[in-house]
Amino acid sequence: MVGLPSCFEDELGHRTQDQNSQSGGAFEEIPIMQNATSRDPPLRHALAAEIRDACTDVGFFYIKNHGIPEEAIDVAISAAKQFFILPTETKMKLDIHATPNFKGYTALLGENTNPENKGDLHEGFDFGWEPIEAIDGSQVREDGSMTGANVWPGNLPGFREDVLAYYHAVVKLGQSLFPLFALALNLPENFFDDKVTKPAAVMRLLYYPPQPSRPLEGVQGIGAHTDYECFTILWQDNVPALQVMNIGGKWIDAAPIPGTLVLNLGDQFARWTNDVFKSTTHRAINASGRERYSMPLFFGTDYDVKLEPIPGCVTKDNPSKYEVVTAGDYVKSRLEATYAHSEVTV
Ligand SMILES: O=C(O)CCC(=O)C(=O)O
Ligand SMILES: [Fe+2]
Repeated sequence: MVGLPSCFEDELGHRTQDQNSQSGGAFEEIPIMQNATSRDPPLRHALAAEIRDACTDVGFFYIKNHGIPEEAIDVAISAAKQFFILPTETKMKLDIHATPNFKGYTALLGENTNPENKGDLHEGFDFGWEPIEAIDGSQVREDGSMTGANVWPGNLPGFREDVLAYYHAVVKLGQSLFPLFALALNLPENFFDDKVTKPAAVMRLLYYPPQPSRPLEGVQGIGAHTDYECFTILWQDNVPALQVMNIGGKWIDAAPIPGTLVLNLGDQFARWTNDVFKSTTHRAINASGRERYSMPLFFGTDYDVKLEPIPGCVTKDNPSKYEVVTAGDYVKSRLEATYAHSEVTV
């Protein structure tokens, strides 16, 4: 598995130290941008092979040299901090339960990603694709069952532009990865081109307060779950909390590594590939005593695209596992379940 510390790989039990030794250092991370944009076929195939290993092993890896300017990250995260310190009643005017298709603010315990839990100990702010210049909200995109405009706080000048600048930079990075995922699956590079014509990309700002020293039962920063889309690109600050479940059912820390982003696969890719690509269970528990911030961006195919298994991924030994549904219906049903436990409050 590529991009995780070799000790992480050992614990995950998929590859030996020897197999990994060509990386030379304690950490192996995938230098995405320089190779993702390279037209040099050997370089792209080498990168796709690394991605394939990571995706078929644990479905998690770190991205380095990702090309997102540090400044864009700093600006977005300081906007997030300004938002989360607003009074609760101000934030609740943007309650995610009251908007079409899950845009806006999630209060503490307002979502529950693991149905066995009682609620997640984080606050969130969710938004989807929107051009920076469309300031009057007139360009609500037709996304079938997932259509729904973003909502923005009225009293934070620059917030929308600051978080959208980061969003668009990461969307560009995400779009450059689809051809590499196709190559990693031995498909033509353009396989996903007609399936990702309008980015079905939702981003979240997340704030995790320190969990109490005696945590409430069934309450974690974010409960054990898999993501719903093809893949997620996550920025996390330097507060450790994210954990990934290995094949033995053991939780392994995905420690913050400065300058990197974490990429994990989600259920849409598991469905496309009939589980050849792994959508791995993960969670976050902030036991650090400090506040934590993270920013995941979830990339799916266009919402009207059917999640049909790629033919080469269905074999006699690996028969088709999933019912075919559209990406939009799948994501919507998962979001409905996640937010169903809490009441509509406005
Ligand atoms: O904050 C994190 O590290 C993980 C967030 C996450 O898993 C999610 O929002 O799906
Ligand atoms: Fe997640």
